Amino acid sequence: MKNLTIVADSNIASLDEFFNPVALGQNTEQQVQVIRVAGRDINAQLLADVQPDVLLIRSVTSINESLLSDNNSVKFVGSATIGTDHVDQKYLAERNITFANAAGCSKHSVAQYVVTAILTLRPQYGAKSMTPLTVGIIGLGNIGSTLAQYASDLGWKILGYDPLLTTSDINNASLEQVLSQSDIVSLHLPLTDKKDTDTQGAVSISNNVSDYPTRHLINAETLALMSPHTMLINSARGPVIDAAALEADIDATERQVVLDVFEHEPQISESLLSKLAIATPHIAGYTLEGKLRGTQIIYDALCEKLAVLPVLSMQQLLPLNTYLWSELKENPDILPKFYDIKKDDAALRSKIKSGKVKGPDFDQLRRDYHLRREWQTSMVNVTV
Ligand SMILES: NC(=O)c1ccc[n+]([C@@H]2O[C@H](COP(=O)([O-])OP(=O)(O)OC[C@H]3O[C@@H](n4cnc5c(N)ncnc54)[C@H](O)[C@@H]3O)[C@@H](O)[C@H]2O)c1
Ligand SMILES: O=C(O)[C@H](O)[C@H](O)COP(=O)(O)O
Repeated sequence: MKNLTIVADSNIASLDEFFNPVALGQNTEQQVQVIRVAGRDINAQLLADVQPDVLLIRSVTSINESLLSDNNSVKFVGSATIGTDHVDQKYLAERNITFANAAGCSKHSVAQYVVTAILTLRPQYGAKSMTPLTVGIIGLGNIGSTLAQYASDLGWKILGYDPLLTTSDINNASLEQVLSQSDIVSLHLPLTDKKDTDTQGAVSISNNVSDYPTRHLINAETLALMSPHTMLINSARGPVIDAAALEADIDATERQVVLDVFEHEPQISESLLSKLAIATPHIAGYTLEGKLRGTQIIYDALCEKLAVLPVLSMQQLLPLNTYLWSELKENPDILPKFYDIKKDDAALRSKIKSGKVKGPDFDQLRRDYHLRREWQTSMVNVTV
């Protein structure tokens, strides 16, 4: 086999450890060259110049025809993220390019971010004597169901809505019920659009379309179903919420809203930011464990593509972690001290210049983020 050239987003954790000749099972004559580039700078010209075999990305690189139409070298694309809305998977399949993402990699990190945000803004919910609050979860996949597990451990009631899964003890309500009957509503959805129907009535399948589209699922109409008391948390994708409608809603209701993702990310207006109870720069999944698990999953997928056995496990790279959920859940009031989410909020607000947080400042906060640790549960493992 020839040498392997990899273009990789420099924000992928532990690139050196996972993507070298030994870890990729290459023999001594074969070289592995890893070219690190900021995710937003991976473009068609770079791919034409470098002719890589492999592209490793995170969520800020759009993978589509305009990036790849003049390129014949790429055979594998790995995204070390859960979300795939930035990847035209249909186009990759047509080009016979293998694609892998890191499903579930940061499900604990994001669920822990949500629990921390709730207990930071409403510490009273940590008290055992409280009447149980109701957490509404929209989207009950890896993250939503993990959040449900934490909520249940804390004695909270769950109302969940996921039309693509069968009903269950957590998938137990309609969208309207979740929105109108919950104390907290947390969104855990992919970003999808509605299917277009062409003039012949046939459905044209483009990328990321769904019978239950999520773009602007939260809009003026759905916000109106929520009591002003209900806190809204979005750590999924920004465009799931119509930002203009959200601003109008907060003006009218003074709702507590927590955003980790923004409709016009990486730019955020000061006007929106000033209305939010907590705002963070898309770091809900940024724990050491979450990021390493993302790398591990695409490393395993690349090994499969190369028909070699993976030899590296992220456990070999993780420092000891003694934070145990079994202990923390008995003292939920210490969770906001475990992760100081207000510090992340303050760092984002400190970047406001001329009425906005600019894209490069948003990206810099993420690039330089000091990765948190997950608290450990018996559910934790690499294969999620
Ligand atoms: N902020 C962050 O750092 C961060 C980190 C990881 C993931 N994410 C985002 O979170 C999203 C969810 O992650 P996940 O691991 O739970 O994904 P997942 O695919 O495991 O689950 C998503 C669930 O949403 C459901 N769903 C789809 N459309 C729906 C609709 N209209 N209404 C209700 N439910 C619907 C699906 O049936 C699925 O069960 C990802 O797609 C990604 O965009 C954000
Ligand atoms: O979908 C995901 O996994 C997350 O949104 C991910 O943490 C974001 O990836 P990044 O923007 O760091 O590339």
